[in-house]
Amino acid sequence: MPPTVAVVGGGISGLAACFHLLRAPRPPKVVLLEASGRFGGWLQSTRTPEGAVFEHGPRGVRPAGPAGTQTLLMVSELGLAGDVLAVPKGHPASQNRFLYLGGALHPLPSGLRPLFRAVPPFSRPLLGAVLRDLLTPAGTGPDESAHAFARRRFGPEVAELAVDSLCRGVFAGDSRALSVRSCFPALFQAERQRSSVLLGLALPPPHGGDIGDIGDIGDTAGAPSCWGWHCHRHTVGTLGTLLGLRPAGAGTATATRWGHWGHWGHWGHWGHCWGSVLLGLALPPPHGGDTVGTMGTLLGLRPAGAGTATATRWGHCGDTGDTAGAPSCWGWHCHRHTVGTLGTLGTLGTLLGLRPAGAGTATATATRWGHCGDTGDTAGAPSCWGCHCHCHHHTVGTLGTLGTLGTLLGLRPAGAGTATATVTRWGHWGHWGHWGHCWGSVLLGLALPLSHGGDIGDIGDTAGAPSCWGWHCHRHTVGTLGTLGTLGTLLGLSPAGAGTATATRWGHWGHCWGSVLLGLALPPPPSHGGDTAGAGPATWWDTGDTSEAGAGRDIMGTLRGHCWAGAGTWWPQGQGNIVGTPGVLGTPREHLGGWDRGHGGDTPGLGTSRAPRGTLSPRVSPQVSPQVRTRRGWHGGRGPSAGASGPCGGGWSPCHAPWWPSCPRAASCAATRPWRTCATAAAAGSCRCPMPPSRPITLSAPSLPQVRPRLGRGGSRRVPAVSLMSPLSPLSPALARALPAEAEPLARELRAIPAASVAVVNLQYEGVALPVTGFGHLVPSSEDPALLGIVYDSVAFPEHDGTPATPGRPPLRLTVMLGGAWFQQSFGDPATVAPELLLRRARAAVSDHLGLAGTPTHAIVRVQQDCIPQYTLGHWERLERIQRFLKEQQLPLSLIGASYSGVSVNDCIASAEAAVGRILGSPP
Ligand SMILES: C=Cc1c2[nH]c(c1C)Cc1[nH]c(c(CCC(=O)O)c1C)Cc1[nH]c(c(C)c1CCC(=O)O)Cc1[nH]c(c(C)c1C=C)C2
Repeated sequence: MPPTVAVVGGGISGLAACFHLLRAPRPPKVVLLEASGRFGGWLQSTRTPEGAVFEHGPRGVRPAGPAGTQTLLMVSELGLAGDVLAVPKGHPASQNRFLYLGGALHPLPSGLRPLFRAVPPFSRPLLGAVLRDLLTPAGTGPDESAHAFARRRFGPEVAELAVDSLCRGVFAGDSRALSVRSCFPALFQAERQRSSVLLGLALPPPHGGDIGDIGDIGDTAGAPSCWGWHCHRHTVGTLGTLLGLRPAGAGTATATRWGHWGHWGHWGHWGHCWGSVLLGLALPPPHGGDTVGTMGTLLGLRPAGAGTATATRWGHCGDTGDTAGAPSCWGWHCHRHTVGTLGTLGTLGTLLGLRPAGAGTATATATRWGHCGDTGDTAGAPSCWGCHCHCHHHTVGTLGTLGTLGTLLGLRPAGAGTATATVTRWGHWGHWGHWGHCWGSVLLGLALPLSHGGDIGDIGDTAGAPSCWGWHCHRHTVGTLGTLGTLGTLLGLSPAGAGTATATRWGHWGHCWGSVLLGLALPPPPSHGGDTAGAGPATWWDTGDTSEAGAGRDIMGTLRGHCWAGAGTWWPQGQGNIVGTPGVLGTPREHLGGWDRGHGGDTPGLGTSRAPRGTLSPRVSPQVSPQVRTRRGWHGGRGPSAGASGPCGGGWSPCHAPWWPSCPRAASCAATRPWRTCATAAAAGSCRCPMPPSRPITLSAPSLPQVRPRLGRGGSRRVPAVSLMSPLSPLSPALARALPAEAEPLARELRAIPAASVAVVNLQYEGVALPVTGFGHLVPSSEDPALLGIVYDSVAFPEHDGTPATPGRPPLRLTVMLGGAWFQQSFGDPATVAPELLLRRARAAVSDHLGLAGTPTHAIVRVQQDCIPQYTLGHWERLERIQRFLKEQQLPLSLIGASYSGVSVNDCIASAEAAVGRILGSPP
């Protein structure tokens, strides 16, 4: 029985967590909870009938650094690499940014000229700032505001203009309040290491310690990375990057400047271990006995260890995956399976598209030769290389019979739990055709009959969760596809099925019908209790209670209720909660044991679910499987362990869980030990109840229950020419509300992380031209605190301009960003601000700054409430306190999302991947 992970919040972080969870070698069961009617968090977009796309949140991702690469890898693994709209480095949108100051636009300094000549808006040559940085000793304090740091190191002008604007353009925040240590860790560390920011950025780190500014996030579990010999977690710094050197640690996916994809592994294993392709090819292997090197690489041989398989240009896959920290070993020491026949089949196998298609395979990445990697063999699950197909849990049914036709039609099993969407040469999604999957070869799969009775191994179905081929689609829903925003769409993110992170670009019914064409042509499968595509009631735990408290309570209440539902009576009527998704929640008792208070009375805020009751899958097991793997740290040590009788002082586990069948003292525990005093009782040795296994919960704050005024369907209402989207919920505070009272110390810390609201005003004009070309311009707070900046969307992404309503009058899209840390003082309460006011301010700015005084042909106003967390002074200490608390209490909880260690889309995705790695004990 696989463990269950609940992911709370369906923003980019939550969705990325699902993706990574489900592509793990042995994917857990995943429950994704999203309180609103849509996924994507503040990734939102509107597409007009003319094809123009307006982004109401982030509009692009930067490929730089490991986090950027991870995003790209995810895009690649979703088969969407070909859909990315790339903005080349030399493009004006990459090169040019402006500051609006003193009523004029000024290019941000670049090149050498501003070093020696005063270039407005700076009154002096920047050489002075450079010298100042080189001569100023390093600061000694533990933290400093970004403004004070910049002023101390570079002088007042750089602080007032450049850093002030930068903080507004990234955090919508005030540089005087934001922490340099948390917002710009690379700058902070550079100073500490080299006593100069510029030197610190330019030179490799003085070694010995963990540098980790571009943090190898994969190494969190202490897996040895193999940069050189002893490199743990860190990195090479700029020089290393330029040389292509990079840490090849477990889990790291590093972008290179050569602009192609891949785990380092794909340049040859030694490239992996040496951290450099060149060194890897030139030098002998750093660890005993591994050979093969270039030859193996050229032959496409590869270690097929548990882990990820990434497409490479050479069609072999990189192994990232020695989940147990086992050295990965090209050649001699391959653990747990291996190339086996592959080695002998060699190129031929590759050319034939043969590949191990093991049970539990999570990743199948398209390659030109059509083989993909086996990620699944971690627990000795049989792989099905060649003829030995033991694919489990399957399903396809009709698909198999449809064969080629099905493939051509894009039919595919869309099973719950499927994590992979593989692009094929035919340009459609899906596994190779199901037989192709099981036979490990499309060609063989099409040609040969099935070798085993009916089970075809839809890769995702390890837990026997019903798949939704045909009629039984569970847990859905894409909502309107467009609501995921262009980015989400590009990423192929789509909440389709229980925890499934399979791209279904063609819409939900395409997914459910297993065919785009059918999906578009046919009505929704009738067995869907009320879940329809589009703006339907995706919030199956939505109680209708839109009050803040109700919304916050609801999720946790639901979780508790869900968990509690195991207490003898399953899914008791009247306590129904996460129903409506029959079967997909699987084994309720596995869920969230750590939160279970064991009392039905502890399930406030539960409402009726939208789906009919009594529809639970019969596969839901009444027992927690004793074989369920427990994870040290969650309920080891002081915590409980599955199936064993032990002290009940495990912090967060309910000592009195009466549903644990073998608990000898269940009744008395339940009666006499309020949950909170359990630890005390345990310390006194008076309560010894076996615990349910705890399950990790991954909480992603941004998309926790939305505090949604009743504005009509979808939470929005139309205002003439302007629409106002309901505000998003605060980030960490929403999470804090969802925690049980016992976690108050944690809740307090989360509540204390502030967030800024941004009004995003999308404007479209026709027949006008910008006075400058570039990404956009920022406005220093000294010029106009209320106006953060303007993005010139059409410059970066003309593809999203749509067709002109009037021929010959090309559209121009702009986005004006207002408010941020100055929202309240400038516009009042973000929850009630009049969109017309914001629109007026935006239009005035466009007119003043860019000379575009005409009337926009399209205008959309969104107030993104509390959308960007503010890492204020001391944020790092708060994070440490949070981590300590989680550790001490052994909470089965991981925090992911923008509130902690980076606000960018890449950071969010990276935090999700890292958390999944920790939860699963390996890089996903
Ligand atoms: C004017 C306000 C804002 C603009 N973008 C954002 C705000 C608040 C939000 C934002 N911008 C960046 C990030 C993080 C990284 C990401 O996801 O891409 C966020 C959350 C990136 C960013 N934007 C600018 C800079 C210098 C950076 C970081 C460095 C980099 O990656 O290049 C500058 C910038 N942002 C905006 C404008 C108009 C602008 C410069 C002209 C809009």
